[in-house]
Amino acid sequence: MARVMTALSNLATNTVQLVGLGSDTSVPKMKYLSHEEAVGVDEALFEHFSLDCLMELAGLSVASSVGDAYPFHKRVLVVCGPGNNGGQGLVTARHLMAFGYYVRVVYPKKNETPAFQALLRQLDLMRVPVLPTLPDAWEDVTDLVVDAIFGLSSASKKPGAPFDMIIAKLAASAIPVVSVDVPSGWDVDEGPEDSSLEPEVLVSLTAPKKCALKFYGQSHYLVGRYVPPAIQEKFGFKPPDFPGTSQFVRLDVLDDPNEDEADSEDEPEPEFYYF
Ligand SMILES: NC(=O)C1=CN([C@@H]2O[C@H](COP(=O)(O)OP(=O)(O)OC[C@H]3O[C@@H](n4cnc5c(N)ncnc54)[C@H](O)[C@@H]3O)[C@@H](O)[C@H]2O)[C@H](O)CC1
Ligand SMILES: [K+]
Repeated sequence: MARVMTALSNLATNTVQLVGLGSDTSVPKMKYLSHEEAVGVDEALFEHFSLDCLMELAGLSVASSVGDAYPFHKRVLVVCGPGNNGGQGLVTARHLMAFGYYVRVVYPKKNETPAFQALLRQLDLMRVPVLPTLPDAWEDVTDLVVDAIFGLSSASKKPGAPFDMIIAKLAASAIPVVSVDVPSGWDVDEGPEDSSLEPEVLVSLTAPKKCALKFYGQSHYLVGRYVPPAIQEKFGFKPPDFPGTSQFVRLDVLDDPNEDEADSEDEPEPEFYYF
């Protein structure tokens, strides 16, 4: 019921993601990737960029989005899972600390590969505390949670211990949650079950996943302007223009995500472009 109420109250802001003219408001204008397509995009990126590089770009972009969404919620708890979504959380935590937030990380299952060990050493250098479990009194010292537990691999399994309990506690709390790429525990294609996490903010990477059509939180950010056009074209998506040099674009406030393409066709290309 809570989800339905949230859905209704946020319908106005989210309709901008949908075809708003005519009676059918259910068809997305922007491409929402299936689980299979999203995994394909990540694999295509990994052919040309290292994991460290991609997690760094993605983590910085997520931290910038969090900074935009919550300039005044200073005590941030970043909960990280064992995979690349979690690695991106570790990077996000480091950049949020550099931005002046008070950051702590909960990281119950450490990934022992060199790239992830380096991320932990970097957090240590930045004096970000890394905790193995969610402390009992976490709500007393937390304004905001970043959910970097599971991303694309959420599709196939129910969350196992200890993440099942952590997700349940986050879902039961009134502390706002920013989910990275996919709200943890959601099916990437189908979205949430009744008891799932309901994030206030979603930060989608490269392109929103199909489950984001069931996201009715406050703000939806898209990051990934570093994704080369050749990869966007291969998978048939084109992000809206990112403003200025920003690492993110807010999808929920765009009037018409596809209009940018038409606009850019009107602008003459500068001559030096063809060198
Ligand atoms: N597009 C980009 O620019 C980038 C995307 N990135 C992020 O990477 C994740 C996908 O990472 P991946 O490692 O494939 O998956 P996960 O992080 O979701 O999890 C992997 C890890 O967790 C285990 N696991 C998964 N679900 C469960 C569960 N329900 N219970 C227990 N354990 C689970 C699984 O077995 C694996 O071991 C994508 O979403 C982006 O956020 C990269 O940062 C690079 C840049
Ligand atoms: K997540």
